[in-house]
Amino acid sequence: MGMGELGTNVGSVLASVMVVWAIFKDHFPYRLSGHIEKYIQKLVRFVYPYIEITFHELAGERLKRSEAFSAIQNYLSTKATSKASRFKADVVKDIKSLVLTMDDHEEVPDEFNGVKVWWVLNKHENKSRSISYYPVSDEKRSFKLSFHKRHRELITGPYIEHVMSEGKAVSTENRQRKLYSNNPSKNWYGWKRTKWSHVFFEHPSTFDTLAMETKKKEEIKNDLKKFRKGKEYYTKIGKAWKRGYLLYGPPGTGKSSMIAAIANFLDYDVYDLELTTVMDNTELRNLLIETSSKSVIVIEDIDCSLDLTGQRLKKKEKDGDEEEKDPIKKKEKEESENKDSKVTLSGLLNFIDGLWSACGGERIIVFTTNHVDKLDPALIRRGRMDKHIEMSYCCFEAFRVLAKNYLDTDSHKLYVKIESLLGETNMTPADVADNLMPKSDEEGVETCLNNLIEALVDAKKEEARKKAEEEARLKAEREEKDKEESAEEAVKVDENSANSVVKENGFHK
Ligand SMILES: Nc1ncnc2c1ncn2[C@@H]1O[C@H](COP(=O)(O)OP(=O)(O)OP(=O)(O)O)[C@@H](O)[C@H]1O
Ligand SMILES: [Mg+2]
Repeated sequence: MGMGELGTNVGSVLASVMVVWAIFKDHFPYRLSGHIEKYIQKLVRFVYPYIEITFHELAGERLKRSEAFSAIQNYLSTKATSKASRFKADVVKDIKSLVLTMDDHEEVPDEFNGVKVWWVLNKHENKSRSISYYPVSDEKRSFKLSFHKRHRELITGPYIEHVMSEGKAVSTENRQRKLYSNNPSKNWYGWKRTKWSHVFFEHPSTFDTLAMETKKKEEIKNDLKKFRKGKEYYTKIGKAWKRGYLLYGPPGTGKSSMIAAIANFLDYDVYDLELTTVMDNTELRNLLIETSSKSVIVIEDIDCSLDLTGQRLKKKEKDGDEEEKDPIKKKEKEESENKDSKVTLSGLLNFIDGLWSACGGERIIVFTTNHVDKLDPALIRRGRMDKHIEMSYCCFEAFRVLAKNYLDTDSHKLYVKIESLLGETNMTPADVADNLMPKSDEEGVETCLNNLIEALVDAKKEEARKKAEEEARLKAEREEKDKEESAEEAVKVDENSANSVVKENGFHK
């Protein structure tokens, strides 16, 4: 007999006893009835010595899915397979693995240090339909855990801890990683509320496919490994468990590829935060609070997405006057201003410093930019962005990685020439990769390498031409300036001599 049946039988007997007692209670003298009540309660505890704990699926003010519920569900999915008889199947990770979860009201027994416990998944209709901004299903689900009261301490302490940690481990194993982005969505009642939407994250970039110096790659990988294992360390030093990376370099040098490689290496989710669509600091905070731990939070092109320089303010001041007079233009202007993001640098800095992100931890924050020199020093000082990584033009070592990926070759007689050309020319890994790619099925390794050499030679010529052009322009500017200066000089000389004539004249008068 399972706990469920036992519970139901004993429960109905006890319910009858209580009903009978309630009817006859008033016929007993007060003191006697007090005694009898005490004995009945003792009897209840004796006949039904079980404790029940309920874990609801939705918890908290916002009725967010409770982490405990998910962990229990995952934990039981491993137990249910062997012990329960009715399952529900969920397919995760491209049908390769099947996760079985217990069916509603199915009872799953479990054992811990020789102590038996019973789990049941209960479902109730949600009768009180409250109005909420958050989607609430009409069903409330909860797990009920029953065990003998003798084992209260063992079960409420070590056993629950065991269930939570096992459950979380299962979920990371089975989890299909996600790429979240904050798309502004207008819902039916016209309120704009950005929230995260996600697709499955399946970017193929890894540290193996990433073209950069091996030494630099290893350094980053070691840094990430240290971070992943750093829970105790971060607790010890009293800092939120997070790490900031600043990736900078020209377009096409692999900043986005590096982010994907980091996420793949750590097996984390990615949150791609588009700051320009975030209305204000409050919304930023809400978005960030909703990110889960074990994630990479990415803000690309930070210099473009945040008004760090005050440029926008100046622009508004400049074209303000004429628009003020025209009511239609004024309204349009107000509307566009409302659309502007009001996220401030200090709002972002607060977040980075962990005021709002202290919940949970284990987050990597990555900023990317093409112009590191344009960033506010407050944003990139050490401690905020722990590691600055420069992604630069393709070096020979990086080329070798690309050649291995694209052409499956480790060496070739043309490598020597390519090495010297790469030393003299700046070409991004994106361009090198593009030139290496066979244009048709007939193109073999040698043709592809020759294509690259041709492109490098062209790039070198182009660079030389631009350099000559720039030099000529500077020379012309210098000459122009010299001319102006000597003209000014001539005017001054004229004026001086004129003055002295006046003085002389005056003196003579
Ligand atoms: N270091 C690299 N290693 C491997 N592939 C690279 C590298 N850099 C660029 N690529 C290739 O070039 C393409 C563009 O690179 P990516 O998007 O990572 O550049 P980015 O630095 O993020 O550029 P942007 O500044 O324009 O966002 C990638 O799809 C990738 O195939
Ligand atoms: Mg990019």
